[in-house]
Amino acid sequence: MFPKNFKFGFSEAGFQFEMGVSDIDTNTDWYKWSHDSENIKNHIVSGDRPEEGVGYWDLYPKDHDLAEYIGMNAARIGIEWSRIFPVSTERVTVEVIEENGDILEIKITEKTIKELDLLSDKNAMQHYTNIFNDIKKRGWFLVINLFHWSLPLWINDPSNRNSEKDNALGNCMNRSSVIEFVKYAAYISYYFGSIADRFATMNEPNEVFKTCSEDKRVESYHIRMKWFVEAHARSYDAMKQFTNRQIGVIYANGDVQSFENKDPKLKEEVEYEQRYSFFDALIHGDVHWYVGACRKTNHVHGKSIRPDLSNRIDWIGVNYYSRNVVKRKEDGYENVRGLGYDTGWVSYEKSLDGRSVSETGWEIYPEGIYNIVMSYHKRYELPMMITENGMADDNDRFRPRYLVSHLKNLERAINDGAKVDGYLHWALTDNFEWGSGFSKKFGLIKVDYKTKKRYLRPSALIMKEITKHNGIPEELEWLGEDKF
Ligand SMILES: C[C@H]1O[C@@H](Oc2ccc([N+](=O)[O-])cc2)[C@H](O)[C@@H](O)[C@H]1O
Repeated sequence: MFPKNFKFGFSEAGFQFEMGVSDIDTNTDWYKWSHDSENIKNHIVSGDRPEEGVGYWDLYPKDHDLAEYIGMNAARIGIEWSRIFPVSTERVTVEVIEENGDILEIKITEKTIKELDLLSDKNAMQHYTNIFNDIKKRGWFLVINLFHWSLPLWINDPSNRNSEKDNALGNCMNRSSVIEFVKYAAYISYYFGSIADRFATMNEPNEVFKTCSEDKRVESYHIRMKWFVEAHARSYDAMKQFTNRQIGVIYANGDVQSFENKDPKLKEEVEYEQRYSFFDALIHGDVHWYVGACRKTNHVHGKSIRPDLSNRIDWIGVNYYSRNVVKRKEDGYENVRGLGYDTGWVSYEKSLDGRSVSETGWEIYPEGIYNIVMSYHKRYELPMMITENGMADDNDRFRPRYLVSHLKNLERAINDGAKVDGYLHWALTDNFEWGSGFSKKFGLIKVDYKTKKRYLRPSALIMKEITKHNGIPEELEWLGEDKF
């Protein structure tokens, strides 16, 4: 059984779900990126058109009805920055306090909000209000997320990018986008500060700064990470002026393991790089990673050197899909091909370890959700929510077992002390899976993209049983017992 008041729900991102019926938003880098003929020719994107998507913008009442039928009572909704501010906010001036290239403070006042008001799209604000009201009228828990990869074109125009060097996500932060992001975050918290139950400033910044480094050197990784750390910390401060809700970050996680568990030191190093470096900065002000990166210091690991960053996380959103198995190479480390996230995108073939693999080529590894949640708990003891977990599986061949086995492992972590108060599945319906377009089907609910009709997959009914029992009913336990 899960604790009383445990929340079951779904996660959603604006760009992946909203378009499909009306109100096409052509104003993002991802819209342009996904239509770019060179990208399509070079198979960087699928050629599928997000404007032919599932149409949550119009069909949200229907989707909420279906989620309610499944027994869900929580939702994480991503707001599209480009819809709120289709034009640049740069003309709204704010005071920025800086030292040695670090942004220590961005002053947002009521006057700033008034000036932003003149630039925001009131129809979009009203439309998001309608979506949130529909969620709240059902008595659900609402998590609002501000950044899920897509950016307004006035912040990032992909035509200015060198796609040979940088062919995945184009949305890196820099000094000026940090400042604009903080204005947007403050504005959202001003208007939605009491309707939301919890805020996240960003989804998986680590997937962004991982892919957008100009080179793969650790210095470059850290310099990119610094902008996201500052974007969050400065937004946190600005938002707290207008809301008393918890503010956190949603992070991408792999359960890090060294190949055949032979190199525990490497596991520790990679966990630090991939997970703790970001959170240590925002929880303890520990920017140990600056050494050799942005500047040289004689910093001692564990000692706060940036108090302006510490205590800026109230909760952690955990996205979990698979593991990362690593081994050393001459200059650093690499993923072991055939395991975890790196099986080579072979749908339904077995991983090197004999485990099943999803349609995105991600090995199914349910123990990982336990390991990740416990690792966060032991290091930070903060509240957590599972903000993404699920698999691409059009025929629902493995999803019922995936659901039960991951939830069993989550239940075990909660029994061992982890403070996780909700599970938000990715995804309620099929959607636009970035470069892969519509080909990867993550939905508990299948969508016919032509008619926009929704069809329950069997795993939606498994989920209904689980929510009804607030845990895995005895009759379904067997689904979690197999090794995948
Ligand atoms: C399916 C969802 O995936 C999320 O993104 C990722 C990307 C990469 C990894 N990984 O560790 O390799 C995990 C999750 C994303 O947040 C969401 O939008 C979906 O696309």
